[in-house]
Amino acid sequence: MSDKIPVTVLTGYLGAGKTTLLNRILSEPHGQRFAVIVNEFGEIGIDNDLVVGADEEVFEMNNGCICCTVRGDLIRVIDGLLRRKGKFDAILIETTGLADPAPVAQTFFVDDTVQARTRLDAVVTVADAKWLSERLKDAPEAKNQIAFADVVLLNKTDLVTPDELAEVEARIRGLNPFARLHRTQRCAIPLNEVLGRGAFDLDRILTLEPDFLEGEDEQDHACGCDHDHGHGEDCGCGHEHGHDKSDDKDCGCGCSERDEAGRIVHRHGGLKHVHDEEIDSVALETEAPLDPEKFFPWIQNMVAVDGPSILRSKGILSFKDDPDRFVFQGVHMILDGDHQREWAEGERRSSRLVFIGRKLDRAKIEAGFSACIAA
Ligand SMILES: Nc1nc2c(ncn2[C@@H]2O[C@H](COP(=O)(O)OP(=O)(O)OP(=O)(O)O)[C@@H](O)[C@H]2O)c(=O)[nH]1
Repeated sequence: MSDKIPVTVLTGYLGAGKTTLLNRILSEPHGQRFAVIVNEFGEIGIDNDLVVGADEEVFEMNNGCICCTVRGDLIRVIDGLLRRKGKFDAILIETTGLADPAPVAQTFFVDDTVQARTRLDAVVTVADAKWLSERLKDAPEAKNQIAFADVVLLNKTDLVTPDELAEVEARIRGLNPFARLHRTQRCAIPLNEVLGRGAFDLDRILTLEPDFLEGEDEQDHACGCDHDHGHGEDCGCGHEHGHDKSDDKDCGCGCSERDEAGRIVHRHGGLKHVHDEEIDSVALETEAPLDPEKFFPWIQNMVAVDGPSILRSKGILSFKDDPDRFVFQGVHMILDGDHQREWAEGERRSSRLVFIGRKLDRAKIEAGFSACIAA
């Protein structure tokens, strides 16, 4: 048991502060070497570029939710890591904000190789004090992330009043009375509260998910194919892979049952979970430098008007006559941004921006972004 590699799963809804926590962990003088796996929603990876730490290797898994379609990829990435034993002491996995942690955790119990060599130390959920109560009303993932947590960081306490904080804390306690709960700003927390906890409690999870230890029935896919569906793989089974919902609301894992709200019910290895299939992403990229005088008014106006439906926006921007990369962050209508570092010699200078939300008007967003290109 003791020589198994500990794995910490960082989860939490879109924009709650997972990357902030990950960077805090990597920046502390902990003397440990981590392998970091980042899974993102949206077809271009941004988080990979926002993770600090020169010593860590970051494995990026884009466009597909780690809890279903790219779970096979997760096993492959971990398998690959295990073959290079000695290079790291622990694994950190940052899931997308839309992931259900149950199937991710299940990976560490039902895959033989992974189970023999790793141990799930804890599921750490970052909760956004400002937006969690809203999301608990309309996002099943947000609820599951809280219910499944061993440790909860109730983050962004600076954005709410003491009464609001007490209320959201009570909601969390109602969903999960067992997790250790910490109130944080910018995920400031001693590392020993999130790492090396040995907190994952299989018995508790089995009361929540009685079928947790059932393996994936690979023949269970509606299309009848018998393999994991990685993004972009054309297996010839005739349906969409990954969460590209351009012409199909099906996430591609083959599950087709729907709940009363019309959401697809996923059944993987005995686990049942739903995703909000209405959530989509729009990714933008250009090598032409942007004009900050155009970009900031455009984005501010857009989130002011469409903020409720834009759950998350983020990007790395190249402004005209600016030697620095600019990191832009948005959660609903709350925007944040800063210069990150100079563009390196020979580095491809491009602006990449992603919007995640409901009913996004792709054409309008693309046109607005194009109009921000500097003359
Ligand atoms: N006001 C405030 N902002 C915070 C706090 N913690 C994080 N943020 C900001 O919230 C935004 C989102 O933080 P991230 O750490 O990128 O969130 P995330 O959960 O990784 O986001 P996704 O991966 O897109 O789901 C960033 O602009 C952070 O700077 C906090 O305690 N207070």
